[in-house]
Formats: sequence, C-alpha cells, structure tokens
Amino acid sequence: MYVELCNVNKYYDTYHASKDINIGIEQGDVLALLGPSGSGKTTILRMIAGLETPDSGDIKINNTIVNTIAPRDRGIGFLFQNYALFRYMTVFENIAFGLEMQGLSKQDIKKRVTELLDLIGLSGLEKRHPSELSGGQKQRVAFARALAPRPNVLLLDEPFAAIDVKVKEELRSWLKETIKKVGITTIFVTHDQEEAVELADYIVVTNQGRVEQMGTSRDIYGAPQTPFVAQFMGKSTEVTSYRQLKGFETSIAGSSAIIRPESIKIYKKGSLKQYMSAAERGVIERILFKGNHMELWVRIGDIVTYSNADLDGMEFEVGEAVDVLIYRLYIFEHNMTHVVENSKMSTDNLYYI
Ligand SMILES: Nc1ncnc2c1ncn2[C@@H]1O[C@H](COP(=O)(O)OP(=O)(O)OP(=O)(O)O)[C@@H](O)[C@H]1O
Repeated sequence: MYVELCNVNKYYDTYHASKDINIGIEQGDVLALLGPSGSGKTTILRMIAGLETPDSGDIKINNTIVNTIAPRDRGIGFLFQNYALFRYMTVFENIAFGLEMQGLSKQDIKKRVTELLDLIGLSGLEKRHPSELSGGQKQRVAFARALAPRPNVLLLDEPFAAIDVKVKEELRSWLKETIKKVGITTIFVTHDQEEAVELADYIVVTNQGRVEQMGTSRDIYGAPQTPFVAQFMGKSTEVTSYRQLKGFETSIAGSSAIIRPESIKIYKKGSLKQYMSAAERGVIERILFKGNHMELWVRIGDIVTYSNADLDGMEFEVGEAVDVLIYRLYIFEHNMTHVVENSKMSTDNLYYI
C-alpha cells in the first residue's frame, strides 16, 4: 500500500471523530472518502495531510510512518473546494507559488508552469487574475498549483462543491483523465455518490466516524455489507415485513431488507403474461417527473416503494391498481447482507418479461 492508515483514532476533546480507521491505497489509484456530512471524511484527509494528528494508530506514506512529519515534508498536494487561489497573483504566479518556495530557478519555474498550463488547457491565460476566470478555470489552476511541486499524493476536499452542475460534469471527466495521465495517487472527499463512482477506483464509505465498507464501486453498490451502505448508495426502500412478499416467503429471517428501484417493475393490471404467481397487487400513490424519467411510487400492503419508468413507456395514473414484480431483495442479518432473488421467477426467463 502506498498510503495506509492503521488503527487510527482521533478525538476532538471527548468526541470520537475517527474510530479505528484501517484503509489503504495503492500507488496511482484514486480513492474516494464518501459519506454524509459529519461522518469523518475530512478528518481522515486532514490527518493524511498532517493538519490533524491521530491520537493513536499510524499513518504511512510509502512505508514510512509520517505521524510526526510536518505537512510540507509529506510530499502532498492539496486542492480545496473554494479554489483558494491568491487573488492578487496572476495564473502564472499562482501555479509558480510552490516552485518558488522550493527555490527552483526562474528558468525551471517557467518550464514547469508552461507544461502545467498545457496540461490544464489554459495556455495563453497565464497573465489573467483569478477574477478574470470562470469557476471551472479557477479550479483547473488550483489543480495545476497543487501538482506543480510534483507531490507523490494528491488530496482533494470536495473539489466540485462550489462549481455549478453543468461545469461540474465537464470538470469531473477532465479531472479523471488528467489524474490518470499524471498517474498520481489521489484521495478525495465527497458526499456525492455519483462523483465517487465516476472518479474513484476504490470507495471508502464513512458513517459516524467509522469505515462502513471499502471496495470498488461495483462491490459497494452490488454487495453492500450494511444497511447504511445499501441505503446510502442509491435511493432505496427499507422494509421489515419483506417475508410477506411473494417469492420471498422462505427468505432468511433478517432484521430488514432493501428494495432497489431497479429491482422493481410496475405493469398495467392484467398485462403481465408471465410470473403472475410472483406478482404483487399494488396501487400507484405518486408519480414524479424527474426530467429524463418518471418515478412511480406504489403501495403494496403496508410497503411503499418506487421504481423508475421511461417517459415513453406505459402511462399510469395516481390511484391506479397495478401488478408489481419485485426481482430481488438485499436482506440484512446481523452484519451480513444476502442478495435474494424472487423464488417464483426463473432467472433464465428474466429477459423475456
Ligand atoms: N476541529 C474540530 N473540533 C471539534 N470537532 C470537530 C472539528 N473538526 C471536525 N469536528 C467534528 O468531527 C465530526 C467529523 O467531522 P468531519 O469534518 O471529519 O466530517 P465530514 O464527513 O468531512 O463532514 P462534512 O462533509 O460536513 O465536511 C463532526 O461531528 C465535526 O463537527
């Protein structure tokens, strides 16, 4: 592992902000720290940076314990959400800042800044001041400034938080490509699962100061180990009376289960040609227009859940009686998650529904 946290604990007075954190990232990989506000993501990032000191445990970079090494000597570059560019410096001066601190010659500084301007696609704008740049351009300059001294690790704290939605999407894919091009080990904090899934090779899900799960986004989405992770990754419905559902009567007696919207399909009453024995009777409670799709909320007994529907698919009305197929549940039993398919449906035939 290139960056590693081993049994790390951090208290703010009596508040236990990081609880026995064990995570690692290989050289060149991108890791997302993903969790709700207050779950301890930034505290982990700040400890890696050296801006906070752990109360116990070790932080290692390239196999060296760095607990007592000053932030500037850890070989780390930072990028924060609010750009933090120096307002009175030009783009060139901002990018050159860390290089001057390193005492590089004027000639070497010029060479490196030119190289970075090319990397961020802003060659020609070096004389501008931050006030003459768009939000996305400012963030690119901040990225170049963080990379200029050739750090071994890049830390990003909510890098897109202050950027508007459209620019954010563009900037995200640009950042992903650029990080991979440079090949730098990167750790970033986000509360946005879409951002984590798009950018990261590995995701660490944090909750109440703990690591709930670490893995690829596919692992975390497809095999959530805790109810928290299952609900945090994608919107879903938690149910306790899931054994009343057709096809799940003999399922494991767990504490609760999650129904994901993609595991449900809603049909016009009587239109189902197969799997009638697996179908529930439901009533449409709410229809929400979501721009490129609809959300159909349906009541099945005391369970209210929802699925997504195409805009050009079947049309439904609130109050309409419908047939509902539930393909799969994620059932939680102690610390285990079971992915359970509907026993009344043969998976061989799923594609013909
Ligand atoms: N310097 C501090 N002193 C006291 N408590 C702190 C300090 N910094 C953070 N905390 C507390 O520690 C907990 C974790 O904070 P942290 O900033 O790590 O969470 P986060 O997941 O990054 O949240 P956010 O997304 O809101 O930034 C929070 O309850 C926060 O109030």
